[in-house]
This record gives sequence, structure tokens and C-alpha cells, in this order.
Amino acid sequence: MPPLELQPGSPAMRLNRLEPDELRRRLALFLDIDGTLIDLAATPQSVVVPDTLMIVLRTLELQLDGALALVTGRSLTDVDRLFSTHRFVVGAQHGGEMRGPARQPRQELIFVAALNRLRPRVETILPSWKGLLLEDKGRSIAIHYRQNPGVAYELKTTLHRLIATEADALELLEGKFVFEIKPKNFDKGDVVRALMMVAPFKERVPIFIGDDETDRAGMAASRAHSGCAIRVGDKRDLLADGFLPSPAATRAWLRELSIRFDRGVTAAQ
Ligand SMILES: O=P(O)(O)OC[C@H]1O[C@H](O[C@H]2O[C@H](CO)[C@@H](O)[C@H](O)[C@H]2O)[C@H](O)[C@@H](O)[C@@H]1O
Ligand SMILES: [Mg+2]
Repeated sequence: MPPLELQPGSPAMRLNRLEPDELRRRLALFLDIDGTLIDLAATPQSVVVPDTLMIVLRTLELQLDGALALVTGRSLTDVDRLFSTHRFVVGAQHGGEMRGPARQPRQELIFVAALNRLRPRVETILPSWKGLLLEDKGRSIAIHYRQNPGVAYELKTTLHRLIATEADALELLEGKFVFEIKPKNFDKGDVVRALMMVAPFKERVPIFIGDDETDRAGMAASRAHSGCAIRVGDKRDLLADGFLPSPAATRAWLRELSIRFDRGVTAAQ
């Protein structure tokens, strides 16, 4: 099994002791995408989803009777482009856009007016710096500065100043070489809470796996449902019950989990 480091006494320890078939029937997986399932790349468009990951996710989704969701900052359209051969349950745009198990896109419009008012002002300030990439997702706007990391402080200060005019409605998230402007009324925790109210997630124990500050709301919601949280990367995090060192380790861990479920079913037959 790849190196999943578990905090002593965490609920994850108890889950880990369950028989494979019991675990399979009890578990719900909430998986962040960038930096957790797939390796980071120079631009949002240049990431690669390995075929093997696609197979593992699809297999786990079947094994968990559908209780697997992708929870991401990306837009739903972008998720469907990346994972083009299957439509997963998705909490996109940090929870601003959702496709639940009923396969119906649910779009929340609250607070979006504030974002629409701010959009032209963000577009106006961007040419002040070289190498910025604007990713307008509709319900959130990402400003990537990976190509010019030196601008971080000045850009952040400017964006904070812009957002101050819509402070009741909007917030600034800090990701990996990216600042994101999003409405305040949702986060990844809402995705977990919403899905845990409906089948097939309901009654299961959630595990949220993420790599970023923006995942902490999802991690906290998972723990609040008596589940656990795993942080990917080298940051220690008090909210995390376990740690995986890299997206490659996450992929390997998910694959091992799927194999363990498969063996459990075979053993029970
Ligand atoms: O919640 P996530 O699934 O982790 O998505 C977070 C953001 O990921 C993407 O940006 C990040 O990944 C890019 C590709 O590796 C990288 O170039 C960029 O620097 C990262 O910040 C995505 O473009 C954003 O929309 C997501 O919010
Ligand atoms: Mg991530």
C-alpha cells in the first residue's frame, strides 16, 4: 500500500480496520482534482488525466454504489472535458456549480451579480502585469500567475482592494500560483454537506482528499460527518487525519483501495 500516514486515534484508523466489504458499503469518497488526483502543470489546460486514473475512479464509483464525487475549483464544463468518458458526480467552482447523483446540473445564482459587477474591473487591471492568465469560469474567476510568480504580492493587494467594494458578497481564495474571486455563499464544505444528505452518500462515512487551503472547508465538513480528511503534499495540517505525499501517491492509494474491495467481494463469494 502506498504511504498513507495516519494520525493515531483518528477515525481513519477505525475505517482502516474494517473488513473490505464492510468498508466498501460504508465509505463515500470526495476527491479534489488538481494537486490531488492529477499533477500540477504550467497551465490549467495542459494537465494530463492518466487513463489508469480514469479506470480506477470509474471502478471505485461502481464499487461504492455511486458514492464518489469530484470536488474542485474548476468549472463543470472543464471537469467534463478532462474526464471526458464519464460523467461523475461533481461539486465544481468550489461548490458554486453542482451535478448531483440525479445527473441534474444545479446552478446557484446567489451573489453572482456582485461577481458580474466586478468582472470588467478585474479585466481592466490585468494588463498591468505580464504573464497573467485569466480563467473565467462564470461563477468564479481565477487569475493565474504561475508564469510570473514575482507579481504575487502586488496582484493580491490590488485584488483585495477591488474586492473591498463587494466585500459582503465576494472573497479572494489563494491557491497554487492562483488567486480566485468567488461568491462567499458556498465552499467545498457545502458540496460534502449537500451530498451527504442524499443517496448513495447518505449514511456513509466520508473521506475528503485535498491538497490546498480551499479544500479545508471540505475536510472540516467531512470530519463533522464523523468522517476523515487526507491532505496531499508536504504541508502538515491539523485538520488532516492522514497524509499522502503527492498526486501519484493518491492515485496509487485509490488503486490499492479498489483492489482491496475487489478481493473483499471475491472472498465473500
Ligand atoms: O480544487 P482543485 O481541483 O484543486 O482546483 C484548483 C484550481 O486548479 C487549477 O489551477 C491549478 O492547476 C493548474 C494546472 O495544474 C495550474 O497551472 C495552476 O497554477 C493551479 O492553480 C484550475 O485552473 C483552477 O480553476 C482551480 O480552481
Ligand atoms: Mg487541489
